[in-house]
Amino acid sequence: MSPAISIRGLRYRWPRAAKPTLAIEAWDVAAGEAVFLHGPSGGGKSTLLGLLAGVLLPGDGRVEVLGQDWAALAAGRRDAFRADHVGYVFQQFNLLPYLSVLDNVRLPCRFSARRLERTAPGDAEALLERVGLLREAWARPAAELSVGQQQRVAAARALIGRPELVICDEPTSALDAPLRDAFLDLLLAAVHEAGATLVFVSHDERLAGRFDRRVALAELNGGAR
Ligand SMILES: Nc1ncnc2c1ncn2[C@@H]1O[C@H](COP(=O)(O)OP(=O)(O)OP(=O)(O)O)[C@@H](O)[C@H]1O
Repeated sequence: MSPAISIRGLRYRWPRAAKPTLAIEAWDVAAGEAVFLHGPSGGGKSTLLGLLAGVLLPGDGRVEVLGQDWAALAAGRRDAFRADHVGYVFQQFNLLPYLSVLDNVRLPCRFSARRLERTAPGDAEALLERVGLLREAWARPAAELSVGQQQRVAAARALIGRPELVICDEPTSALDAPLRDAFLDLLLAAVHEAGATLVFVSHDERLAGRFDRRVALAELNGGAR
């Protein structure tokens, strides 16, 4: 089976940066694999996630997701491919504050016919139950939720319509240990059930044992030092 992620000869340099932030010769992630990615602050983890999600394009080299080279798509097609195939949990969750919890979870289906097709009635509710968000909160605007609750909504939103790739950027950093462990249980089970590939960035190396593979960005990022 072809890998879910394939990187070759990647160079990425932010404007005005003296040297490339990322220089990765080769990295593959198999379909269905759950990868824990860690590294020091400022090392380029979020930059790499931006490249994996096709939000950033490499200066050199190739980043392919599900066999698709992001750079080969025009901007509009890139947005559509991302909406169809990539679920993303941002560091700050990026929920729409005035929309209800349920509408936030359903949001990707508004931007992706594919994710809508892959969603049955009741899926948003089932995901919220799965991530442990109490039913009383479902009709409330996202702005009224606690950080832990927002995180659960963000995870349900990333998973709706079963995207093949799920990317999480430090989603547990604001949580205490019991909530963090419970969240990880739910996320890993849901991703596994959907057969999705997961790239999970965290500083917290205690979580690494829960994943199929642990990767230090510095090991990949040979050319940038
Ligand atoms: N929008 C941007 N414009 C210019 N430089 C940027 C931008 N975003 C990140 N950088 C630079 O890229 C480098 C890597 O940053 P990045 O956010 O990818 O690291 P990180 O490993 O995710 O850090 P953290 O763990 O603190 O979130 C840093 O030197 C940072 O200053």
